[in-house]
Amino acid sequence: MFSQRLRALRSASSLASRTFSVGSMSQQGKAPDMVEVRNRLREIVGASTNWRDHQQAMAERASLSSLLARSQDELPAKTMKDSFIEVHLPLGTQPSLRDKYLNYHNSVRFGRILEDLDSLAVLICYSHTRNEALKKSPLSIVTALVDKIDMRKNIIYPDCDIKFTGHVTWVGKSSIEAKMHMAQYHDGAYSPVLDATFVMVARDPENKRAAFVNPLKLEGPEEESLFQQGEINKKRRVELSTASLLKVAPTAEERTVIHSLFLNTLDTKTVSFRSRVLPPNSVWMEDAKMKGLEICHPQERNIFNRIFGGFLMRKAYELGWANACAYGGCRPTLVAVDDIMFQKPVEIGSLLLLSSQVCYTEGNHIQVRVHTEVLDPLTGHHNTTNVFHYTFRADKDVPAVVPRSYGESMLYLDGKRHFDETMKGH
Ligand SMILES: CCCCCC(=O)SCCNC(=O)CCNC(=O)[C@H](O)C(C)(C)COP(=O)(O)OP(=O)(O)OC[C@H]1O[C@@H](n2cnc3c(N)ncnc32)[C@H](O)[C@@H]1OP(=O)(O)O
Repeated sequence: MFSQRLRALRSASSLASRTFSVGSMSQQGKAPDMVEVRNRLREIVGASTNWRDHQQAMAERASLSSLLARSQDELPAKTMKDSFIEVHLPLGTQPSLRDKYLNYHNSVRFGRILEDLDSLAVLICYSHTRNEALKKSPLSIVTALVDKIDMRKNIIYPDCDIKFTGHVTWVGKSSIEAKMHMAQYHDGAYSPVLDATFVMVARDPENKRAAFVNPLKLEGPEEESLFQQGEINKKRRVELSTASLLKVAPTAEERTVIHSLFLNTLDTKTVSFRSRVLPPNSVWMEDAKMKGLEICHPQERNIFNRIFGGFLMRKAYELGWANACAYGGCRPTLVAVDDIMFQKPVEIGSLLLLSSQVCYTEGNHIQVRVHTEVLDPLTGHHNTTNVFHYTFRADKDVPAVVPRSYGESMLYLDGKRHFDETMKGH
């Protein structure tokens, strides 16, 4: 249904001009590639190309504050077509690109795709909020949430062209939902690889306060239904956050799950709550972790001189994948990414600690949570910046992960909630 819509949108007459305006450096009619997307983003915000100029570029951006709308009503409504873009990643026709995307197993590095999706989502939002009269946008658009990435295919060929399409599907006051699709050319046709939903937030030029975005004008029942889905997604996010195990107790059913896991680990030879025995074919949760550290160099900055969200996603994904790989003893495939929260920006120069944990298993599925935090070496304070959730599938059944402490039990239930939500759509 949605691919039908994309086909219709692609053939819409306004699309040719959109493709041209997004990739202003492309020749007329040719969709831009990822390099052009990033150059275009730099132009839109007036980002410096050298780190040594970044303070001057930031000061220049601060002066754009006066261009911000004081209410959403001041801004003209935009259609979904206004933000529709198509971007190519010519891995087939431009072999020089391949090394950056290739992994050892002769497939495509998914972390690189996450980076491209993030840049694309930002460009989609700038296309939606574009004001023809302004040379630079006063808005700083940041990634707030990767709501969902559903894999529709396991294999991504390293030597076949890739095409991304996407557009805005819902807007709030300062937040925008963008849906993107990735397809790959193989056996004479493009076939879908993944569908992604991101939520981006518009901020003032200095990235300090929320800023209004253009309303969305819906054209036809299909767009209305996409918008309705956006409303449902927003409601679901609020409900999930309200029921978070960090705030409220588990449900009665979840408490039963945890208690039976507990009973299953009691030593039947002793009458004690303390002596715990690992059941056969199981692994204690504390033995299913992996850790990493990133020193956040200026090279990984985004156009707003913070660490690029795509880079954070790539690093967290690769650690999560390695964790699942070591746990399952095989090369796992990704089933879905969901609910990646960008709680706080990561400053350049930060020490970023990454912790990955297998938090739930079922059959051949491994649910992994990666938590990232910034460590201030002077004060010793830790601040959570992101939480990532990944579902992997192994080629055989994996040992059951077993929580020992109450905290681990909550992680287990949180992982189960994410897993159940993911599997609803599969
Ligand atoms: C190539 C260029 C790449 C650039 C992209 C990046 O790299 S960005 C780098 C990675 N990302 C980041 O660093 C962002 C880090 N996070 C943050 O700075 C902040 O958490 C945030 C700005 C996203 C949100 O801050 P606050 O919650 O204080 O903002 P505020 O309360 O004003 O809410 C603003 C709007 O965001 C929405 N919002 C906030 N968090 C949300 C979430 N997790 N999921 C959905 N929507 C969310 C709110 O509903 C509201 O929408 P409405 O106003 O519609 O009601």
